[in-house]
Amino acid sequence: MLSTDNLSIFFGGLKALKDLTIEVGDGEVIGLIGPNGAGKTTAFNGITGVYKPTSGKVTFLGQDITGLKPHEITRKGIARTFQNIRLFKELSVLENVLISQHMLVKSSLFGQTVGLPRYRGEDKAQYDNAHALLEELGLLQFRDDKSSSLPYGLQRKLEIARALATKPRLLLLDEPAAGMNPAETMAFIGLIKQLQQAHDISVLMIEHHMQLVMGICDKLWVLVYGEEIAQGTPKEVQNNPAVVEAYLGVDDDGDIDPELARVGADEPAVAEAAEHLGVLPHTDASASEIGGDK
Ligand SMILES: Nc1ncnc2c1ncn2[C@@H]1O[C@H](COP(=O)(O)OP(=O)(O)OP(=O)(O)O)[C@@H](O)[C@H]1O
Repeated sequence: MLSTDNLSIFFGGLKALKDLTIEVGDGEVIGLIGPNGAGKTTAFNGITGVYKPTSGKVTFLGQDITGLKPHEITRKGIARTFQNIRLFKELSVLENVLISQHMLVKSSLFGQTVGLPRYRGEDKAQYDNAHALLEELGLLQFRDDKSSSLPYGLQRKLEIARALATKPRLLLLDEPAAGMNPAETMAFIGLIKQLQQAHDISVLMIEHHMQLVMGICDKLWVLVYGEEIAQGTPKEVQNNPAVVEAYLGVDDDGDIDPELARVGADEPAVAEAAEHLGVLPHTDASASEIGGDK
């Protein structure tokens, strides 16, 4: 469905993303992981047209979409959420979803202005669809509330509802579970799986919650300093020494703690990195015990 071919994005001398080659298949949930500053959001920005790639190619449903503008890419069927929630804060929950859908309306401006039957029909369909999405995400009871009044976790769900409102084939989620506790994270895994099946979409997600990516992703790509260091199933990645090494000194939010990073590959640090990945290093039994199985 989506592939990037040696996608690179440089900011002056900073090589934020180097030769990223990934693939997202039909119906797959793929994770992009790595410490902060690894280039994950830059990859999303390259795929969705926010940044023009320095080199490389992005192909979606067989079409070269490299360098297209963000709204053109949305129309092709790629929707995304942002790390820093971007809702219309002053508008209601329902209005936020309606605005996203609006770009799909095919009526002319003239038709909308004078209320021709075709537009009125689309209007009703949009309203019904927005309702259905809010219901699916457990937000219907908040439909008339100002979006900024929702708790953080619900604002994240509203962002997903907005993305789904554009009827995507591929959904890009940038740290969707940020700030969630383990119980919320588990519930969120169920929600993503449900949405993936109900909407027949593929998902590419950036996430620091290892419990989440290990529990839901078919495949992971691991980036460090803009470069891929590993790829494979969650189990393969968990047991990859280069990945465990890369996670030395990385805390639960993906930040590098210089104190931890400084100690290098001694035993406590390896254990800590392994715990972060949800696995005890180099013991085959541990991966499945601690959530390595999907
Ligand atoms: N617009 C920009 N201009 C200059 N440098 C940038 C820009 N956007 C990102 N960078 C730099 O590119 C590198 C990769 O950043 P990016 O945000 O993609 O990392 P990330 O893996 O998404 O990290 P995080 O988990 O913190 O979001 C960082 O060094 C960042 O400072």
